[in-house]
Amino acid sequence: MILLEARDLTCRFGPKEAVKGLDLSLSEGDLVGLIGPDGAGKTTTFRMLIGLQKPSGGAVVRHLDRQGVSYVPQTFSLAPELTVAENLQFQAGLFGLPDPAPRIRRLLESVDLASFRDRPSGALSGGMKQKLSLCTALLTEPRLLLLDEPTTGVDPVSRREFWELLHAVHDEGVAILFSTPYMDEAEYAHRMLLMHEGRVLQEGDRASFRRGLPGLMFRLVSARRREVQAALAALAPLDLFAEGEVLRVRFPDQDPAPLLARLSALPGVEQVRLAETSVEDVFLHALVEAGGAHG
Ligand SMILES: Nc1ncnc2c1ncn2[C@@H]1O[C@H](COP(=O)(O)OP(=O)(O)OP(=O)(O)O)[C@@H](O)[C@H]1O
Repeated sequence: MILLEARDLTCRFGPKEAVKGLDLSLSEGDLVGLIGPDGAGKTTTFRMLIGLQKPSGGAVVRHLDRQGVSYVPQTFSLAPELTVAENLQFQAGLFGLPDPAPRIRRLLESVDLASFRDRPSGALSGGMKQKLSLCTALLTEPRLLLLDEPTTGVDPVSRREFWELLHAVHDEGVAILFSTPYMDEAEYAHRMLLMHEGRVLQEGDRASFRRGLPGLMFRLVSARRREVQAALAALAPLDLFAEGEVLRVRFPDQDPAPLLARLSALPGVEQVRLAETSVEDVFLHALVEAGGAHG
């Protein structure tokens, strides 16, 4: 069942087009990632989906009532001087929820915040603030949860823990749309939209992304990157991406052994191995196709 749809959604701020012709459909059971760097248009998209920002063009259709969808903005938006429990009671009051105390207790227990219920929210760590925001969003028992960069600025351990919580929420039947600038978080999504400069460059699941980039992907390490990069380019690869001392290079399908030997023999190459196509590879490829710059 479809919960929310966006059709040809556009948002302009003066001459700036923050979102350009976005189509999106969210259904029950979905776990969708909106993946893109700072300024891609993720926050603007969420704000239009939730009704906080009027689109310049296109339409959003919500098949849910106000309580059926919850939004957690990127920046902590709860009152820092109120305690954890007070913030939840306040939010429950805003929604007129009857007898919220048992639900608040259960939610705090589920995210391991029960012992912090009397702590001022402003004194929580980044990861704890995110968990409290999540509890607030879950108070109304929504069917769809929208989370804008929930793990940005959260340390890696808390990040992992937060993802476990989100998966538990999803397992209970809540559909989720989250955004992230971290390509590695794409692995948490069942479906992804790669966004850049207001446009969705590609949409699909990991398997379809891999199918879109067939061939052999190799990962090389070299301190002499520029030299190796030039030698690789002369071999006419399908893609060649470089970051720091790591190069990723894709060739048409063929027997990998001779190619591996050839790459290992290039002067300056310290390590070579066959690699899986990553979401980042797909993103970089889509950027090149779209005419964007890459390293
Ligand atoms: N109110 C506004 N007025 C003018 N420009 C805006 C406004 N809001 C966003 N923008 C611009 O629109 C573009 C998309 O911004 P948006 O915040 O949606 O991106 P994002 O992907 O969420 O990145 P970030 O994580 O940096 O917020 C950016 O270039 C931003 O500067």
